[in-house]
Amino acid sequence: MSFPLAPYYAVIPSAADFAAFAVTGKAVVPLAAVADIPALKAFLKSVPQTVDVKVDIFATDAGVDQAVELLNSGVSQVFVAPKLAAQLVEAGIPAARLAVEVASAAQIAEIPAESAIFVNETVAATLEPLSRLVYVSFERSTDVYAAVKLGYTAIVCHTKLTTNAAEEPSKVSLAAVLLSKLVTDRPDGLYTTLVNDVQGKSLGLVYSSQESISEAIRTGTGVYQSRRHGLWYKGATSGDTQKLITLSFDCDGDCLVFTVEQSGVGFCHLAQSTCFGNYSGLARLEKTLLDRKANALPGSYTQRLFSDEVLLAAKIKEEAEELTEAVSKDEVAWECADLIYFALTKCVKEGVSLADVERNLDIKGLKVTRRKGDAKPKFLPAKAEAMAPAELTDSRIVMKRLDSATATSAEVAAALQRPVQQTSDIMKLVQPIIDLVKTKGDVGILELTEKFDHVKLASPVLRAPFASELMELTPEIKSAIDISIANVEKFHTAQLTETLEVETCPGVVCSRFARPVETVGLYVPGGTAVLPSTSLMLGVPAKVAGCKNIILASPPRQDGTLTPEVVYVAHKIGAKAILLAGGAQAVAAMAYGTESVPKCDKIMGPGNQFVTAAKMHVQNDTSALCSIDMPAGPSEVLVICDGKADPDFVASDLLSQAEHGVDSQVILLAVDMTAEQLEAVDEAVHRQALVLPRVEIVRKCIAHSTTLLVSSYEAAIALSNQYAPEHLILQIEEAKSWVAKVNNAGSIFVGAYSPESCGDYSSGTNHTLPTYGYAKMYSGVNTATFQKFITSQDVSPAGLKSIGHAVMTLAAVEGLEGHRNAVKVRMDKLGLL
Ligand SMILES: NC(=O)c1ccc[n+]([C@@H]2O[C@H](COP(=O)([O-])OP(=O)(O)OC[C@H]3O[C@@H](n4cnc5c(N)ncnc54)[C@H](O)[C@@H]3O)[C@@H](O)[C@H]2O)c1
Ligand SMILES: N[C@H](CO)Cc1c[nH]c[nH+]1
Ligand SMILES: [Zn+2]
Repeated sequence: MSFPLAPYYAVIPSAADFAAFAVTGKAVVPLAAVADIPALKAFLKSVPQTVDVKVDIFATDAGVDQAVELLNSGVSQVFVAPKLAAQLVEAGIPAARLAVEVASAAQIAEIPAESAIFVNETVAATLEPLSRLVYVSFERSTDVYAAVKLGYTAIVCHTKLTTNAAEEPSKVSLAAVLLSKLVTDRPDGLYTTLVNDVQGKSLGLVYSSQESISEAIRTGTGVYQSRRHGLWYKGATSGDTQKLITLSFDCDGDCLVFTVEQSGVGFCHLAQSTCFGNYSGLARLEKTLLDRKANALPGSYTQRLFSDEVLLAAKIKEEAEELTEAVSKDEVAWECADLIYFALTKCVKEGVSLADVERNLDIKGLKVTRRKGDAKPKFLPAKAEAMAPAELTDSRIVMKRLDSATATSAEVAAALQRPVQQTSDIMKLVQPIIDLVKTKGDVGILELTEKFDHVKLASPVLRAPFASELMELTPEIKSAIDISIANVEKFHTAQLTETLEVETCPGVVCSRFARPVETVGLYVPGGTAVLPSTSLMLGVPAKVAGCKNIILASPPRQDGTLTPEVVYVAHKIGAKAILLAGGAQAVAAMAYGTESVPKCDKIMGPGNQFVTAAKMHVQNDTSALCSIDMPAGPSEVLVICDGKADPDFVASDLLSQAEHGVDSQVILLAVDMTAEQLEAVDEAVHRQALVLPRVEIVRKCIAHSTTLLVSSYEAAIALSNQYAPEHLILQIEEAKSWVAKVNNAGSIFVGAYSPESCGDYSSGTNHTLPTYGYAKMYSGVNTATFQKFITSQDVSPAGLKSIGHAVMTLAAVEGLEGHRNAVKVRMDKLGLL
């Protein structure tokens, strides 16, 4: 039960006055005491968060809007007249959030039972015992104690209250008010007292007397009654003092509750946080962080987080993203714990306590929603009705829209800007991972897999032949994979080139022929979704090219196994081994080799930013002697459609890439479309998105994606060439005729019946494609990705006669006599000089 008295602040008090009575945990402030609602909100910010503020708007002209605004600003209750109370209840505001001021006992019958009643002491004297909360304001009398004893909550002007009855005997004593509610059946007359911290965790059990309670209230600290040593000022000898926050008691008044802020080691004399053991969970984390903030060694990780804003911000974003992408119960719990660690580090850094956070949660929990259409019109001003469509739009999954005819070029460029990839920050995170794999090999990989994928493996590698039980599939899935492999194989086999032979001049024959890269490492992503299709998109061309050693890498599942589809594809393409690891550690293992992972000459495959950063790193490290296919990051699509396109088809293509990840981007270029046609696409996007299992990912991706209105097909193609999308979909009339104009794109999907999904799986083209605008200079994965080309020349005496003089002349120009001589000795012997 809370303190049975609330101070009434008819004028805004000094901070000291306010702090003195904050132990009641309550405050009533008349709106008239401040200029207006903004001023009141500013005052609320200055109030300790442990104080429950109620606002009296009875004598003002505030109406429904103002009352709702107050209730949504952290105010727990508003004191109102019966008429406004009825309007508020009609508008859907919970009656329990109202204290209704009545002038006579007769009026009470009309007030909802959940609402509190607010009366003056004269009316209170006429009341029957009531089974509801009654506030009694005492203006004249000081007979507060008797009223409190009857079960009323006293509202007393703060100037009439005291925390020190000995010095101010004419005022109402907080200690006496509290004592009037307490009972004890102990022979020594002491009150059993529970000491809690602000999170409600029990620190210990002690005893109080009238004297110790008065002292605690007077000093604002933890003061108790020791049965052996008399008054006990907690911390007087140990230094572990307590700040008294609030006083309350249990349901029948025989247990007093002190809520305190404990400093130092803790409450217990055994040097632990509480008499029931040390803190755990969030409270323990907060204590550790506070300790680190005060004492951590320079250079320690937590200290770095406190001092490096960029690192802390990056970690919070990273963990938040990982939490959004977590799927299993274990993953969600793990990722949420990570996020809370970094979030609380931020709080501690800024001096925000867990209690502050909890108070804010409570404030949010106090938010009310007023009823919309079904409230009586007289209670619903126009402004409230206007809220409805806005709320609807907020929850709608809709792309931003921009008209290129009216937008500035900067606005168009901003719309086409991909979500920023913070490469330098990521590089900083990836470097230690690479170093660990280089120095600790297999052990390093296992450690990192445990850390990032939360799986403890005995060995990081599966070797061929792979056990059949690891690739058990339904006939339907097997057949789907077989069809896809066959088509991808057909298209990539067709890309094999014959040896090229050209006689450039008489007797000089030049040729060029392909040879496979001997050992290739194929990265198959497995973070937010396992993508077995990527294993075939990489594995089949590697097999077609004739690579001798094919190594696949993919993060293991929670049970330590790999998805059977990936193992099946590995088996079909003749992979030598599968590395059960993901992220930068998998790339490092394949680039440098470990005891069980063969060193690869080239690493292919898409992945998240850690994978991409690691690929960029190893290709620049000459000691790795390892190349990569291309930077392939978050998937993206650009769709060009016109008024004839089917809105459902257009929406489905946008969503199929939006579901890949929150960092994916989808762009729609709408050629000369009407507002109705655009709305049909928006409606289809929203409708289709809502039923997708990955709707939350889609929602975030669509939030940074745009529909751009353009006036012509030429303009659309020009913008697309500038954007250089990974996937370009043409849902326009005569789609085929526009392909010739496309200069930059990873892969093109022509016409209404070529959804991007076909290229992702089964048509035969490769789905590992350049993203982020790299389609301007890179090709997608193809057979040549797994080959290098060797040239040769065969020069006969006749050929030497043809080009010998030219070679000698150019060698002389470069001052390279040795070069000139290699031709001269031969021409001499042939008698050609
Ligand atoms: N461009 C293409 O052709 C193409 C094709 C398929 C997929 N993709 C893209 O590939 C990406 C796949 O990403 P993903 O995350 O799902 O899988 P992923 O396999 O690329 O990454 C998962 C791995 O990242 C590592 N990791 C996770 N958090 C980490 C951290 N905090 N620090 C260090 N390492 C960490 C873990 O080891 C984990 O195994 C998506 O963005 C998708 O759009 C692109
Ligand atoms: N669209 C992705 C690459 O751009 C590939 C993929 C795999 N599975 C589904 N889609
Ligand atoms: Zn896809």
